[in-house]
Amino acid sequence: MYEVAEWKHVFKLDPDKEISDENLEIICESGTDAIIVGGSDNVTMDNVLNLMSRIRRYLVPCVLEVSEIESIIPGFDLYFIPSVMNSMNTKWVMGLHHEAVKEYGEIMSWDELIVEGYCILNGDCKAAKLTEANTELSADDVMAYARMAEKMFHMPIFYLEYSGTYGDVNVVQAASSVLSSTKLFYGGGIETPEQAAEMAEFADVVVVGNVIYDDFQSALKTVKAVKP
Ligand SMILES: CC(C)=CCC/C(C)=C/CC/C(C)=C/CC/C(C)=C/CC/C(C)=C/CC/C(C)=C/CC/C(C)=C/COP(=O)(O)OP(=O)(O)O
Ligand SMILES: O=P(O)(O)OC[C@@H](O)CO
Ligand SMILES: [Mg+2]
Repeated sequence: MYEVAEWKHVFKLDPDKEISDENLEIICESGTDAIIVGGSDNVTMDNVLNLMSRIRRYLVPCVLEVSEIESIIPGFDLYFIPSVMNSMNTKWVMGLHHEAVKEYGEIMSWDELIVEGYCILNGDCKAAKLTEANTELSADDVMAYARMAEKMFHMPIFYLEYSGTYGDVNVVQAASSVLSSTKLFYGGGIETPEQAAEMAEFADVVVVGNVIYDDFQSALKTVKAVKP
């Protein structure tokens, strides 16, 4: 099922981290709606290809979240393209995208690309530092970005990114309250089924990442918490 609008739960696997074949099979067969391959460090063609070909043994949809133009390889079901709305450096909003489309626009499969309006809220995470994101935002600020993503830019996804830390459910609720067609993704610091369920009350899709590597059993339980 490549219908992102129907997803509720996804796992995000980091090509720079190790996962055993056994655990990868359990993740892929867990009932999650998709696997996103992505990270902010050492994402290379080699480690992306390796992880994609291992995930490809299973039926679960497999998405590359592009963070480096050099690591884009064919073979994924979809390509998520982040645009960091609260970056103070246009490179991360539209700059790299412009370069990529200028170079590859003729040969791109546009149907496979989905733009994510990113709003990064954990100032300590690598993505925030890299993209020079202004993370000092009120709920009103976040609601405005959410409205812009949907009403001005018609982005299919608005992604509240707290990567590495559990976020503020009131902010997620605020963003959710102004979105109708754009899907709200929440990611960051989910370590327990209870946290997954709490965020899923307002987010359309919860993204579970680091806990896969830190507490595998707990990561698995987040699927049922969101998709009983
Ligand atoms: C079929 C085929 C091969 C087609 C190719 C066609 C083609 C070339 C398409 C290109 C399309 C395009 C417009 C690409 C854009 C290029 C690009 C580089 C855009 C920039 C993306 C961006 C803003 C990246 C910033 C970093 C970011 C927001 C990453 C998101 C992921 C993230 C936060 C992961 C968490 O990382 P992690 O390492 O886990 O962090 P923690 O330490 O906190 O855990
Ligand atoms: O790794 P965690 O903190 O679960 O965050 C998930 C995802 O939003 C990271 O891009
Ligand atoms: Mg991570």
